[in-house]
Amino acid sequence: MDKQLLIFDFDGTLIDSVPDLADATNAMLTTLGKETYSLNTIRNWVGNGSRMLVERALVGKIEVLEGELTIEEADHAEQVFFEAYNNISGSKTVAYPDVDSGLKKLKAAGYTLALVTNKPIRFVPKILQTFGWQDLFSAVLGGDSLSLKKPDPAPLLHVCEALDATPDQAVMIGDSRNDILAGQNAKMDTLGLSYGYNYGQDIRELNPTRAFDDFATLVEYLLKN
Ligand SMILES: O=C(O)COP(=O)(O)O
Ligand SMILES: [Mg+2]
Repeated sequence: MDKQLLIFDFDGTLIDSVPDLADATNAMLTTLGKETYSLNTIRNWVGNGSRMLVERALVGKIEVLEGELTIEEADHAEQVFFEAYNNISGSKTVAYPDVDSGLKKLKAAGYTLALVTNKPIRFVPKILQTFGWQDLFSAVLGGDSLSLKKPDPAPLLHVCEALDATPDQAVMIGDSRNDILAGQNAKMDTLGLSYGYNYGQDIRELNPTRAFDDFATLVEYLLKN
């Protein structure tokens, strides 16, 4: 592909982190004396960062209405979640097939790689280390690195500027509407992956520039075009 900068999403794109996120969510709910949920339910709550995941879990649904939770209640639950997720140590988090070799091939082909996730930045370095990816990405931003997160284009534009690329020279690659919308808002091409977490919706409905059903096909496309 005639681009120089590949901006990757993390959860649902490179790694399947939902088993650990679900365990941490349920540990938090148990600590707070609330009912727990299945992994399939929790999967549909991931995508807008941990604060949103925690709030959705507290009300037991994707839409959190104004006034349903107090800030104190949500702040406390978020702290309990952070502690639980930190303790879980990423033991159930795996890389999707062909991601490790694919990232290395793309880097070797001369692409600059960046990571923009909505996950709080404090959890990112350890996971990168687990997979030996700590030197792959030229820039890494978490959901709380800036005041705005995906679907806002701010983190994508920030990375472009930091790495001396125009949005036209960059492409956003992700599994969720937040990635595709952030890319479209930044006036970038977008590549969607269908296997991650997108609130149960087909990523193709967001009209990415192209969509792929597995990482190996995405890599092949990027190396050929
Ligand atoms: O933590 C989340 O909610 C999603 O993270 P992601 O942006 O890497 O998919
Ligand atoms: Mg994602």
